[in-house]
Amino acid sequence: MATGRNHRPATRSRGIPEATVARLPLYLRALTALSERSVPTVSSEELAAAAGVNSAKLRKDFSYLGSYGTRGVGYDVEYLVYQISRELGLTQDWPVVIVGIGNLGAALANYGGFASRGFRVAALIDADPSMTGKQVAGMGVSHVDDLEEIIQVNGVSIGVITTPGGAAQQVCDRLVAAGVTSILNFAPTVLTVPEGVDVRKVDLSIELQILAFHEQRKAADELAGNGARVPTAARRRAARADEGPEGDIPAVMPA
Ligand SMILES: NC(=O)c1ccc[n+]([C@@H]2O[C@H](COP(=O)([O-])OP(=O)(O)OC[C@H]3O[C@@H](n4cnc5c(N)ncnc54)[C@H](O)[C@@H]3O)[C@@H](O)[C@H]2O)c1
Repeated sequence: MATGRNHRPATRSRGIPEATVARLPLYLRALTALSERSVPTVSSEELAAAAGVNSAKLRKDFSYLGSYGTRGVGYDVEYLVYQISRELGLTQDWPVVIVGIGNLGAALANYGGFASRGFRVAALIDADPSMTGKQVAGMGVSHVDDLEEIIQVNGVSIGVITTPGGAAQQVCDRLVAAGVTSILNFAPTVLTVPEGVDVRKVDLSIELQILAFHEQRKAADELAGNGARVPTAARRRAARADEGPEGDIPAVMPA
């Protein structure tokens, strides 16, 4: 048994590093926006800026796909959308189940972005009998007793867990036993899964904690006079208090 997030090797079998795989969805989102505006080609610099990635890194990432662009012209947007979608396995339909249809599960079920990216929500599953048959996002909620059958009938390989933390491991075990091999876990639990099962964990509070760390750093830099250009809200508030009710300081400090 293996524990944790994603215990695949750092490089996938076809030689694409995991870090590159993690950036492919960012490129795809930016390219899809260009495609929707019928933009035919894009330079590595423009695409890197749209994806929020360094352009040298982007060129290196695309070299793993065998895509080098044309000098002076750039990359063909439609072809790259196809190539990245194929690489990510998005040219086929992926049925997904969401287990735990409370606040978060219902919000995810209502999110239109899955279907447009090739993820079809095949079933919404909950343990609460009073939820069974209720319509959420236009779909009836199924009882967890039917989990195994739903997975087999729909050929589901991806499960999303949005149950309370205490139920997550048991739900995960049932999903895996029924044939699910990829799990997106929102519950605050480190899941234990057998070899060959991928787990991705989403934790918004960890993201917020990382932002808090940077906020703290920015505030410390300002206090030390280390040239932070944007004063933190906390410091603006303190400055306003110092200057009285009329006081204000500009949003961007002069260079
Ligand atoms: N990762 C994040 O950033 C993030 C953000 C918000 C919430 N969460 C987590 O997501 C989970 C859901 O949060 P919520 O606010 O939607 O909770 P909620 O209480 O509204 O919903 C949980 C649902 O899970 C169902 N459930 C409980 N045990 C189950 C089982 N064994 N099988 C199937 N269904 C079961 C309940 O009946 C309920 O409908 C919690 O673990 C919470 O901590 C994570």
